[in-house]
Amino acid sequence: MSGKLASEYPSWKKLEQIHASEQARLVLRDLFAQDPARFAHFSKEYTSPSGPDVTFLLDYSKNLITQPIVDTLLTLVREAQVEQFRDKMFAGEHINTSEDRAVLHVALRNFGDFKIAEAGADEVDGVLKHIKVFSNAVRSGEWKGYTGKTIDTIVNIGIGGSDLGPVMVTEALKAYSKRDLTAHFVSNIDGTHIAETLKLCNPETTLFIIASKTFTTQETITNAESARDWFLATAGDKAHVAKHFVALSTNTAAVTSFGIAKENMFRFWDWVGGRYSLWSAIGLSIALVIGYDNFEELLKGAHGMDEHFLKTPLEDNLPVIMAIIGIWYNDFYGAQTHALLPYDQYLHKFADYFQQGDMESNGKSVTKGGQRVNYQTGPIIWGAAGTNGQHSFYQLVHQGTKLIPADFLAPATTHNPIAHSKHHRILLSNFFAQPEALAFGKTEEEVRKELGPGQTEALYKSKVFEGNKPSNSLMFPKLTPATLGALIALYEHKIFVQGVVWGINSFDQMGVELGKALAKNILVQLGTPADVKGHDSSTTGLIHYYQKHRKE
Ligand SMILES: O=P(O)(O)OC[C@H]1O[C@@H](O)[C@@H](O)[C@@H](O)[C@@H]1O
Repeated sequence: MSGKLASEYPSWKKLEQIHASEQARLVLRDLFAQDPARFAHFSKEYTSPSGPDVTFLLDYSKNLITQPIVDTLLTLVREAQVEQFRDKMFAGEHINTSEDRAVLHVALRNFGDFKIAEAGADEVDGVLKHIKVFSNAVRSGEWKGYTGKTIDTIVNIGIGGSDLGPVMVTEALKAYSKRDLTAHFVSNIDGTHIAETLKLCNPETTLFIIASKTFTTQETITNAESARDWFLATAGDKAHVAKHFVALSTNTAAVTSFGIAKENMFRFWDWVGGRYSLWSAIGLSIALVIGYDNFEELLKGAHGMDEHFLKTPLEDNLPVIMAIIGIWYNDFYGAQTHALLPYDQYLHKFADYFQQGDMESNGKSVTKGGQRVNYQTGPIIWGAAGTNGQHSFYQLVHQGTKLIPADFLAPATTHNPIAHSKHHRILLSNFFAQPEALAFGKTEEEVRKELGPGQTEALYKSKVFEGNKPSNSLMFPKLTPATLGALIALYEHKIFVQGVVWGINSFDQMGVELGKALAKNILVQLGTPADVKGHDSSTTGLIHYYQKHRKE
């Protein structure tokens, strides 16, 4: 984030040379054969330095790396001044330069530990208390709807960072959820989303949580207005809105003008980026679903990782290690994507969440200094929960032409040990088998031996697995709130490190603006063909087709 081009650092050039000269020798079969202690050399166990117990194992031995490569990548991290920028972030310096803002999601889970000098950082505790009191009141039934009934349904209306974090975490921690409180999440402007959700709700027992940092996002405000209309169609009196609508926002004026009482607004601050906001008031739906104490465990688990990131030497620093491995493939092997593959059904939204977390953060092509980069920045993030992916896209990962580095994640113990954990043992056998198959493949010799003579050459060849496909494996004892908090923070800091090395601003999102502006312009032209002006022939043709075929 110094704004310098990463390719100007001496170690970048060195890494290019290493890649060119060593690539042919970076073969996992050989690397493991040469070093029987490779697992010990390239794996680390994390233990939370404070707060609730969190441990996990990061095995990064199945990567196309050697110690000199790791050392050179760490030199790159030093040359890019990652440690200095990390310290600036924790101190509240305005490292989001384009918006002149601090980047302080770490302050949301700090519990008075690090000293942070930024307006609002001292208000975090007050908001947490507000979340605690409110979520306890709703969960206990003390908070009543306008006809005196207990709330049994919550609907979080938000999009992007005001949706994905709560969705991912409430799914991931479903085992901790209050089963008689149903949670829905409405994000899409497509009326189908809110309409189908409202069919499942009773206005007397539903609480709407309007989650929007800016409180100006078109999707969220439109959905919130439709929810309010639906509610008032039954409730009648506008005064009842106070019992059924709360807001999570930084924009008090817009919240009150919507009709939500000030005391029903949960605040946060401009130094909380949308995609880093689940730790803030945006996490209210999480606290409602899993209870405030579990929400606090989530925050404390993340704080432990913050401390690890802040204080651990680079060579043992897990976010740094994951970041440099990513850079190695992204920038020197030309890998375009990175797959997140949790072998845990509860984590089925993990990849979706980090699609925004990573791609909105590091999907930039200009440095903080305004120079066009001459290397690849953020990877395409994708993935799905195992074993489902194995029966769809793994074919390409194994035998396709692309290099797809992947992270495999799994808990040693399941929350659902049905059939004496038979399911979990089968799941984990796949979790162990896939990285092994990717790394070591199957040689033609092995195939020939297996099939015997007399087969076609094409058949022998089609059954060869080249192997040498890299992956990380991340295993933890059980998916607890604190463990999840630490895992999310691990990836957040990995993204930070990569952004600093690439010299980009990971904390703005200018790229979402153009589409928004064009849509606004088009919206007022949708009336008649004569209104459609100023577009290329393709866009004009598409709008005309819509105008010809619409029924309403
Ligand atoms: O929380 P609000 O302000 O509604 O924003 C919701 C989302 O909007 C998008 O345009 C992006 O900028 C996201 O980073 C953000 O999370």
